[in-house]
Parts: sequence; structure tokens; C-alpha cells
Amino acid sequence: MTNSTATLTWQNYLELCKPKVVALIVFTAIVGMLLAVPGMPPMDNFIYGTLGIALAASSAAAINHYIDHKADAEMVRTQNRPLPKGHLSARNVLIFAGTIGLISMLLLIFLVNPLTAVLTFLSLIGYAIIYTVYLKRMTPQNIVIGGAAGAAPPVLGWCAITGEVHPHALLLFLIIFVWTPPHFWALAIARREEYAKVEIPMLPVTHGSEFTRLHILLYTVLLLIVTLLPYLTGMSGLIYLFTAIPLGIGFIYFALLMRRHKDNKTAMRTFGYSILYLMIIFAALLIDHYIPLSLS
Ligand code: HEM
Ligand SMILES: CC(C)=CCC/C(C)=C/CC/C(C)=C/COP(=O)(O)OP(=O)(O)O
Repeated sequence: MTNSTATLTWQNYLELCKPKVVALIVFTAIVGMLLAVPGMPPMDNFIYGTLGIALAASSAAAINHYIDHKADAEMVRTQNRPLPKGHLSARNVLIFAGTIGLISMLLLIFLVNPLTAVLTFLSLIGYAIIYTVYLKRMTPQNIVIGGAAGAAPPVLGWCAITGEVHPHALLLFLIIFVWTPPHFWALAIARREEYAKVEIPMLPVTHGSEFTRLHILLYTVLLLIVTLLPYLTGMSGLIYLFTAIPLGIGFIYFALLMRRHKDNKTAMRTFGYSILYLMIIFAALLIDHYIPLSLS
């Protein structure tokens, strides 16, 4: 194998893992871990927990590539993925997904704790099988229900440190769960023709873009309310609150902008904002945890 072929192979495997999505997922898990205890969490649980969750999410992403390869070949956004392009064989993808999935489970069972392993496994199956095989092709509520898998990582992170599912961790779950529909539907509006072409019943395809825009707005309002809960329950302080409120208002502003400007560019700007939103709100939770303002 020449050097450039080796690089290409390596890049293809990395692409299977959806590295940017998984990076943000892992960040939310890390925030869950750091919020679970005052000060620093035990290093072993932190490192092996992070690795285990990252490998499970990557395995789920690779399985999603395998199951979706036919639809992916039909859509401009996904047609250059390693399977539709023929850069990797289905067999290689399955072996890769199985191997990293297994390593993840071994790490979590033996070096973290069994509850984290079970919950991570359920998230993997939730995304790779329940969402990708069934929900995605069955109902326009696919991403609302399937969003539970993507929202799980802070709970997994928290559990990796304490061995329990704490109600505060469930608040973090709730934030990502309510964030997911406006995150995805903004993109789905811009890509509705492609989803229609491959007969995937995303909300803008089945109920139209207007209806979807209204639902994006409703979810951003709900999200602003839900993001007040960490402050109201005493889990987070004023640094968090003063970040969450303007961020939430910003998301509502984008949702309103989408109702005024019906172009794909505005929809994609909203999608871009959603990613920035999640990064910043979780960063704020973290900063607030270590630098609590005692004004409250
Ligand atoms: C059911 C749940 C979700 C759905 C259906 C969904 C859908 C998508 C789609 C289709 C893209 C691809 C955009 C593209 O190809 O340009 C994307 C990108 C992205 N998603 Fe999500 N997402 C979900 C949950 C999440 C979660 C839980 C996170 C992180 C916590 C996340 C973070 C991201 C990031 C960072 C990107 C940008 C990737 C890039 O720039 O390449 N998503 N999402
Ligand atoms: C901890 C653990 C195991 C979590 C798994 C969560 C996980 C990897 C979520 C990914 C969310 C995502 C990118 C959904 C899009 O899938 P899609 O098929 O609708 O998008 P696509 O068309 O870009 O493939």
C-alpha cells in the first residue's frame, strides 16, 4: 500500500465516524462528567468514559453509514461518503463498526461501570438501529424520538463518574432533546427535495416547510424555557443564566427570520447557529460550574 492510499483509507474510516458530530457529542458527555462532582472527577473514569462514549458514538455513526448507503448515494450532500463512492466495502465498514463498538463496551464494562455500558449500548442501538432502520423511514417524528440517543451523552458522562442517573443529568438530556428538532429541521428544509427524492418522510416533506418553520419556532421557545431549569433548580448559577438567555433569544430570532425569509441560505444559517448554540451553552455550564457567581 502506498503512503497516499494509506492516508486515504484512514480518512475514509474517520469519515465513517462523523467526527464533527461525535466531537460535539463527546464534549456534551465531558461536561456531564465534570458537572457530576465538585472539583475534578476521578481520572480513570474520565479518560475511559470519554473513550468508551466516543467509540460507541463512532460505531453507531459507521453503522448508520452502512444502513443508509443506498439513500446516501442518491443525495448530493451524502453521495461522496466512503460507501457510495466505493472507497470502503460494506464488510470493512461492519468489521470496523463491530470492533470499535466492542472495544467501547469492554472499556465501559470493565474500566468504568456496567450501568454506563448498558445506557451507552442502548443509545448506540437507539441511533444506529431504531432511528436509522425504523423511525427515519416511518414517521416525520423520526428525529424527535431518535433525538433521545443524541441527547443521552451527558447522562452517560455523568453516570461514568458517579454510577447513577442524577436528575440534574436529565436536565442536560432535556436541553439536547428539545434542541434537536430545530437543529435538524432547519437543515431538512434546505434539503427537502433530496429527502423527498429518496422517500424519507422528514417533516418538511410530509407536512411542508411552513408547518416545519412553525414547529422550529415552537421548539426554540420551549428550548429557552427548558434552559432556565438548570438555574431554577440551583444546578447552575448566573454565568450560565446570562449566557443561556441571550443564546436562546438568538435561536428564537433565527426561527422568526426563517418565517420571514424562506430561502435555503437563512435555513442553513439557522442550522449553523444551532451548532454554535449547543457548543456555547455547554461551555457556559462548565465555566459556571468552576467559577460560580455568588450573587444569587
Ligand atoms: C436525531 C438527532 C440528529 C439529527 C437527525 C441530526 C442531523 C444532522 C445532519 C443531517 C447533519 C449533517 C449536515 C451536513 O451533512 O452538512 C448534522 C450535522 C451536525 N450535527 Fe446533527 N443531528 C442530530 C443530533 C445531533 C447531536 C446530538 C449533536 C451534538 C451534540 C449534533 C451535532 C452536529 C454537528 C456538530 C454537525 C455539523 C457537522 C459538520 O459540520 O460536518 N447533531 N446533524
Ligand atoms: C453515545 C451514542 C452511542 C450516541 C449515538 C448518537 C449519534 C452518533 C448521533 C448522531 C446524530 C446524527 C448525526 C444524526 C443524523 O443521522 P442521519 O442519518 O439523519 O443523517 P445523515 O443523512 O447525515 O447520515
